[in-house]
Amino acid sequence: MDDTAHVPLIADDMKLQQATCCHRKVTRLKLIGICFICTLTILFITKACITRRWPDRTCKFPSTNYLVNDNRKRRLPQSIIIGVKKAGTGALRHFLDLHPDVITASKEPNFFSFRYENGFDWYNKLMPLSREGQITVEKSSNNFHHEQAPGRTFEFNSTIKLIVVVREPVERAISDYTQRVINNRSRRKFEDSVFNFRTGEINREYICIRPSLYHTNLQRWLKYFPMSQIHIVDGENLKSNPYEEVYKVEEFLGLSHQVKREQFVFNATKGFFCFRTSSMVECLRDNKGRQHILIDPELKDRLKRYFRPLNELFFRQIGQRFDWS
Ligand SMILES: Nc1ncnc2c1ncn2[C@@H]1O[C@H](COP(=O)(O)OS(=O)(=O)O)[C@@H](OP(=O)(O)O)[C@H]1O
Repeated sequence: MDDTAHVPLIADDMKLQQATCCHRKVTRLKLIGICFICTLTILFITKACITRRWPDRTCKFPSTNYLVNDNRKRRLPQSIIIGVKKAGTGALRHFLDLHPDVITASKEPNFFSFRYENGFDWYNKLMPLSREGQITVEKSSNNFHHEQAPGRTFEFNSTIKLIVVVREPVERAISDYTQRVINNRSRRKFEDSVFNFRTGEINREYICIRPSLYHTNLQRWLKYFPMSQIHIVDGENLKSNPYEEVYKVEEFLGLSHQVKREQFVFNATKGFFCFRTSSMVECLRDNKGRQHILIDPELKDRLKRYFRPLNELFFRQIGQRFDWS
């Protein structure tokens, strides 16, 4: 037999083997890739479930109702944290969520203030899925100082429970201003906006001042709602003793006391309390508790003097005092 006849055959064989080997390598790489993507997806879903941010906090631990179809539905709120912006409304919302009979909306609708035209269907879609008997709470911190919000809220539900978090009004205003500067929403300096340049008086309509006029703003709500339907939260105490303030809100909402003192964990690095869910300790994002922009101390003093009598009016109005000296 002629040996040379085998040469192309062997060469073909080797090519075939190389191709098969190459094909196997590609298949293996594809498999590794798919496994990698699957693992990442599983990790993402698990983390999202644990942090209860997706989907609609369907995985609320430790209750057994992590299945969507357990007769839960979106319900309009029975209680609203109506403000005050930058006084601790975000912290309170998260803390209330620790209660098994409370579920809070993760997005801030500001429906009765700025989004009323969107209609109730839109509003309802922002509400979380809740079990029967669970109280839906949403926070809309622009409602408090909005002209039409009280009347609209009353029309929606005249027995709704309203929660207002307050804090020393000048610090609140500076916190508001700091946030506006960081979000590029303030072109003018605080010092230039806080006074009416014609009269030299404090500019009560300045967006960073208006929410701090607690007495005037609350007066508008009191035209519709009795004080018994409005609960005032001490924002300073919420920072230093969150358990105490949450306890009072539980009472106001007619809930049993289920949030435990041990669920609040002080984080020395942040300088704030974080909170323990059944699976982990969560803290508020870094946009809370930022360093404030420095304001001229003389101007600050003048503002504090301006607010002193207004604070007194507010204390009389609510029948409660805070140490804002
Ligand atoms: N536990 C905890 N963690 C972080 N931050 C806390 C907490 N408790 C209260 N605060 C105070 O909340 C202030 C922000 O208020 P709001 O959540 O109402 O702000 S916002 O209107 O929703 O933007 C924020 O104000 P600034 O310190 O001025 O940023 C905080 O002081």
